[in-house]
Amino acid sequence: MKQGKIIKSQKDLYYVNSESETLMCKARGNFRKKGIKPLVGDNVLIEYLSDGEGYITQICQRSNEIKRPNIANVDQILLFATIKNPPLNLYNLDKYLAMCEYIGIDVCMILSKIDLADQKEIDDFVKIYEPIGYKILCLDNYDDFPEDEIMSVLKGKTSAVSGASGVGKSTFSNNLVDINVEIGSISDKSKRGKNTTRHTEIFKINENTFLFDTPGFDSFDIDFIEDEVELKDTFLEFRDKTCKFKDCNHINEPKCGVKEDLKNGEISESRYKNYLMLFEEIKKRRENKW
Ligand SMILES: Nc1nc2c(ncn2[C@@H]2O[C@H](COP(=O)(O)OP(=O)(O)OP(=O)(O)O)[C@@H](O)[C@H]2O)c(=O)[nH]1
Ligand SMILES: [Zn+2]
Repeated sequence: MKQGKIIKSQKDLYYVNSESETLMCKARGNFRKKGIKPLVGDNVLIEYLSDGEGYITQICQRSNEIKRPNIANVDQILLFATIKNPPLNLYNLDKYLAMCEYIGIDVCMILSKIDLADQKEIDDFVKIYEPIGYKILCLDNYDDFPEDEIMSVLKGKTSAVSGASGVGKSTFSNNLVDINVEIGSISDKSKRGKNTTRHTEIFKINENTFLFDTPGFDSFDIDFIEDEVELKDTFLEFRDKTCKFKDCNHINEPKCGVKEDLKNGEISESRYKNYLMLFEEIKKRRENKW
């Protein structure tokens, strides 16, 4: 019996890194009866067969599970956005942030492809998210790659890149894998062209530092929150506001601290507008269920 980590999956085949080798494994354990599927990021026990093949017999307890992308045991999300190519989509970004806050996972925002943006556009983006408390790294994957700053964010953690298709996630991951230790064939750069990423894959940056490269997504449902009243807690800047009603949803209620701060500019208009849209989306979904 060996222990390892699933670093990539393809249909029913799992690539499990154990010590210095990567084994190709199929799932065989009890967990399948419970409808549990192994995920990239899972720590597993494997039965070794021969010739680099084996079976996954057990999945170790997960510290967390993310649905989009579907991965396990992530310490932080690197949430990618661009101003142009693809165009900035604040609605999807706020939806994703809500999901991270709901799960309770740390986020670092990466504004990528800044070579394609004006300074004012970059500043406007930073002005929305920095006051909320989100860390933001701005970068150009080719000519302005702040490696030291990135490594200090990643060090000792398992991080996952996430964001729309084409925002520069794979280029970012490749930059880091190039700079740091490569493990075996999985980080063979020749196999990683400029195509759209189809599989989630983990790279070892150094001894305790791992990075998941994941396929992009262009939209996703907000089905992770069942009741719209839970949404407000995922907008961090709403949390410390004083409202007349304790259970204020910050929509039609009088003497609402959030709406007051929206008026005086302390809460960003785009964030509030996206909050209202998400609130309605969750409400509709809940009402249609019954
Ligand atoms: N101008 C500019 N182009 C970039 C930058 N980073 C990546 N690109 C280009 O943008 C395109 C998409 O980059 P990828 O790294 O494949 O994007 P991705 O987010 O991994 O995309 P998916 O795999 O579809 O999720 C490629 O043609 C890259 O060469 C950057 O910082 N600036
Ligand atoms: Zn309120």
